[in-house]
Amino acid sequence: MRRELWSQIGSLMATIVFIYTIFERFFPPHLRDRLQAISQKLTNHFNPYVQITFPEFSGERLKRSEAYTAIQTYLSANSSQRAKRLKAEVVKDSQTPLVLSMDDNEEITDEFQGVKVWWTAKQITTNPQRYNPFSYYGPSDEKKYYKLTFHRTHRDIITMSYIKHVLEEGKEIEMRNRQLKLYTNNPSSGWYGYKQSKWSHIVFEHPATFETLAMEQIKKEEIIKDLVKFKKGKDYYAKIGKAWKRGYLLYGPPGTGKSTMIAAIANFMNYDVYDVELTAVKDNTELRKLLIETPSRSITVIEDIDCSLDLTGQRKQKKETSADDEDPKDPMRRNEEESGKSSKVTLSGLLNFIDGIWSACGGERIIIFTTNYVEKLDPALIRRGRMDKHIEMSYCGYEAFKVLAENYLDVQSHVLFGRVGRLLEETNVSPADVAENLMPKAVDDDVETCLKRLILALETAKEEARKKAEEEAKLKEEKEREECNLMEEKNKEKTTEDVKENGFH
Ligand SMILES: Nc1ncnc2c1ncn2[C@@H]1O[C@H](COP(=O)(O)OP(=O)(O)OP(=O)(O)O)[C@@H](O)[C@H]1O
Ligand SMILES: [Mg+2]
Repeated sequence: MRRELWSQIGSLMATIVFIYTIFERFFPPHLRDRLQAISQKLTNHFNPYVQITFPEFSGERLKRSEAYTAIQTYLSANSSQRAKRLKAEVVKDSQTPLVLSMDDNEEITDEFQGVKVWWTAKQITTNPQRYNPFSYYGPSDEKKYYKLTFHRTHRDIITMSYIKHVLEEGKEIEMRNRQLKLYTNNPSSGWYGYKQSKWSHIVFEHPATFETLAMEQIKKEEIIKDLVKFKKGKDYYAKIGKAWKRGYLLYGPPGTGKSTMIAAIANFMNYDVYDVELTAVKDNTELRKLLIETPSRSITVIEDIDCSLDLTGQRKQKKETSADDEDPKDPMRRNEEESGKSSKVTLSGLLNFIDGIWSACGGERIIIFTTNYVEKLDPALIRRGRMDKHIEMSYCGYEAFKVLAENYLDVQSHVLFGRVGRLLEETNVSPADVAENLMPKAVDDDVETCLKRLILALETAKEEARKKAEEEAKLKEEKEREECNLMEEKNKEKTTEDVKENGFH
């Protein structure tokens, strides 16, 4: 009530000032200034309320003020149930097509640490008669702003904590509501010129979540905990003097869910994904330039790092020249030869990408490498600190199968589960293969049909694995026998030569 009274007194003062401006020319200048100062002092002395305005566009800049947007989001989320007059707007890149916010001249209250504040959405039309088609503020030079009112005794708490809280909360809600994007790097030939950029993107709509991810519960929870700790770790990282970033190495055979895990992490963290195609990056400088353009709260991904490039770097090249015995089956070497190796990104370039400028630009970043051959990677690339957490994605176990059965068939238990569990213990099958067999293939495929199909597939895989092991054992045996025969023949030849040389048996 008191605040309303004050607002009426404010209006009265404004009227007096208005009348005064009409008659001011009748006052001598020195009297005019004094009158103005006295009226201002009187208002300040009696009105205990402070007001702060947040304009939609500040200064000459044509960009919408970030603070205004954050306040709008904060107020929409916190007040749309309380405000009586609401405004519906279509917001670009948002998950919800219509966003409700308080209408112009509507007022709502908010409370922070027991302190009450008032927010009003205001709109003023500076030049209603003249329509200006070139105005950036819309027709008739409309200017919008939010007005925050509070009692002057709470000045410190409002200016030091509350406004910060509103802006942070507003940005957080914006992040949560926006659509995620999946970026990929453009070849450097298209980086410059009109409307060109280093990254192209599409809306990221992968439905994978940690709930649908098939892996042991305990492992899943550990990863979730790690991510949550990272997200809340701003102060901790600052305290220990470490850049706010975390590297994850996902390794395991094909089809075990490495790419699916990346999607689940992106959805969980609400981060955009920057998928780096290393073969399209010419050299280390280009790699650095790409990194500089990735924002904080993003995941930078390099998939199949063992196949992408010659990441053995100079170290291995030196080894090659020193006639080090290289494995011809080394996937890194094979892929490099196959791809014609157009990129000159080196191991040291990649290490810099992760540790050098990487650390310096912004915070809250995740980098993920995936590989099928962890043992082939240079230890420097995956040492802790660079790749902080190594996550093994393994063949499908019983727990993972149960997640898939629930995802694909909506069942939590079945008489055939026991048999599936035993077969999974005896054979190595990827979750991708299990998922494929669980998926109904016809409209009338029921749970039993799908489980039986999986059992058949597991038995076939087990039988194939047994035959393969037998064949391998046979080959090994034959090889050993051949070696044995060879040794015997050599020994015989040696004895015959000895007899010839020494002339006795
Ligand atoms: N752990 C898992 N949980 C849920 N679905 C999975 C899992 N692993 C595999 N899948 C299913 O199998 C498909 C292939 O998995 P994904 O692409 O994640 O494997 P990957 O490990 O990245 O394989 P690659 O090494 O060949 O890239 C996915 O689309 C998903 O449907
Ligand atoms: Mg993959």
